[in-house]
Amino acid sequence: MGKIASALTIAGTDPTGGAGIQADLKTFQELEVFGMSVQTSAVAQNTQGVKAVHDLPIDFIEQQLKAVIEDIKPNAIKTGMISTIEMMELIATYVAKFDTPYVIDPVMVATSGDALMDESSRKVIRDVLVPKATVVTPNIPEAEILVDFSIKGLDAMKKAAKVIVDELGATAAVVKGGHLEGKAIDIFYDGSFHLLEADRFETKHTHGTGCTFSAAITAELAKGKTILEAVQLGKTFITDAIRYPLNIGKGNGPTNHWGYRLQRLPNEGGK
Ligand SMILES: Nc1ncnc2c1ncn2[C@@H]1O[C@H](COP(=O)(O)OP(=O)(O)OP(=O)(O)O)[C@@H](O)[C@H]1O
Ligand SMILES: Cc1ncc(COP(=O)(O)O)c(N)n1
Repeated sequence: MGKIASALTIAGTDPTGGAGIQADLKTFQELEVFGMSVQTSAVAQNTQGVKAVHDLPIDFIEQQLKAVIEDIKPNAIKTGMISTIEMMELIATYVAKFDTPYVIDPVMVATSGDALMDESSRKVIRDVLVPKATVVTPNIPEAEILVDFSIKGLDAMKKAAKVIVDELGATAAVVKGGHLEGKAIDIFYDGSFHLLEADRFETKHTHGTGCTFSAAITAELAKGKTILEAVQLGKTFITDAIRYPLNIGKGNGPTNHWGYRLQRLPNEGGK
């Protein structure tokens, strides 16, 4: 086996395995990238909601970042849940040191509606981290907070993606339309627009879709794909993960990280 690409996620946890660091590592593994993780917060949550959040001490988060950077240089990194301003500022300094493609999933609220970021931190992510991003992947409510206007359809999604790149300084943006009706359409913008379009599946099992999508983009960037290729491959990965629900848990269950493989088997989606 040749040299394997590696990716690092900096995020919170989900003990039931569907979101956060656990979803990211499963996605990295499935896409054949060596996965590493730095934990920001320990979250007691399941498919039904968030029960408690314990932010790790800032010094300890820095010790984890140092442990990685002194030893293994990731080929791409992503951030998910970063709950405080202090954490954002620390992570911004390490993003500069890692000097590698960087994906931001600006996690603010879980699928269950529970807050995963202090309200005061929401604008700080825009000012401190977004300018450093290769790709930012907000859902509609997150994009509304980043750009400060309401988003009701595709035109407003396009306008938001353009603001995130042209005014806030990210290299590219994907504004996700998972919360709209009709086809599952996301808007990609990096100076030019591309539509990422997939069938919408009628399912409540969407816990961790944002984490899994951004982790798949990160894995593809780690393997050297262009930003647009990485986002298109990431969209295929998340679509197949939603296509084959696992029906695990009593609430909004996790997506299926084997979906991508299943879709390519002769007796499933494959021809
Ligand atoms: N029911 C669905 N069928 C197909 N694709 C979907 C569905 N729901 C979401 N998606 C896709 O999944 C990806 C994640 O989008 P979404 O808007 O759900 O992110 P998110 O809000 O960050 O995640 P979550 O809803 O878990 O908080 C997007 O590519 C979106 O288009
Ligand atoms: C630790 C952590 N990070 C992120 C999410 C958001 O998950 P989703 O992708 O469902 O919005 C979550 N529920 N928990």
